[in-house]
Amino acid sequence: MSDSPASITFEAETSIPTRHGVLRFRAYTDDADGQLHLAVISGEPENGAIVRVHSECLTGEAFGSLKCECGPQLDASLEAIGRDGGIVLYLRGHEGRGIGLLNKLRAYALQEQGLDTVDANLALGLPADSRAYTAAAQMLDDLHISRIRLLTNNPAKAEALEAHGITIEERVPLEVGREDANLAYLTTKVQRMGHIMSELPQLPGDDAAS
Ligand SMILES: Nc1nc2c(ncn2[C@@H]2O[C@H](COP(=O)(O)OP(=O)(O)OP(=O)(O)O)[C@@H](O)[C@H]2O)c(=O)[nH]1
Ligand SMILES: [Zn+2]
Repeated sequence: MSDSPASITFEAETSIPTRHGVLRFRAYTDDADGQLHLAVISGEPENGAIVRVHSECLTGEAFGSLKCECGPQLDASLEAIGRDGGIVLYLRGHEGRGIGLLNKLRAYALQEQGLDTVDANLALGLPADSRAYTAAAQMLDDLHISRIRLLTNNPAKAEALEAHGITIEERVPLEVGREDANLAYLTTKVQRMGHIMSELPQLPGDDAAS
């Protein structure tokens, strides 16, 4: 993670008809690392708009993985902006909370041996979360948006955007995609990563205070 004043370069814009209405796709290169990010826009969003800052997750979004809730979160976000107007910032290079697809698959292999989502990253000698939000803030700036209602369960994401000058008017929960297969994963995010979620059922053998 770097606080350097990296910049983004606008590359292309096109409109695509989708299940969620016609969405405007604006592509930006992150000059810091060459990643291509997308701003997906519905309507004519202004300050106070609903915004989802979404980290790429190939397994969850393209393959229907039930280990995480990224796919349903992306769908619900697109549905929300399709209905009310708003923006989904789709951040590449955020895969695996910044460790990349290959290392995420390695982390999953360690999780098969009993490690949780945090310890699996650490066992690989990698940070639990190395995502930066500089490009996201700059994309919002390019869209003339400085105040947002942020769709997230992760207060650290809101704080990171605030640190880059974005005012979070409201954190809007995005609790979808709960499955038996990801209950332990969601519980770890609440207990170890500070995520806020309502009433997760107790796991068998989990004596932690609820
Ligand atoms: N390293 C690692 N990354 C994961 C794992 N499960 C999901 N991810 C990645 O985590 C990213 C999403 O981060 P999350 O911690 O699920 O959620 P968040 O973006 O911080 O918070 P929300 O805004 O509430 O979704 C995606 O890039 C996924 O690829 C895992 O077990 N290990
Ligand atoms: Zn995921």
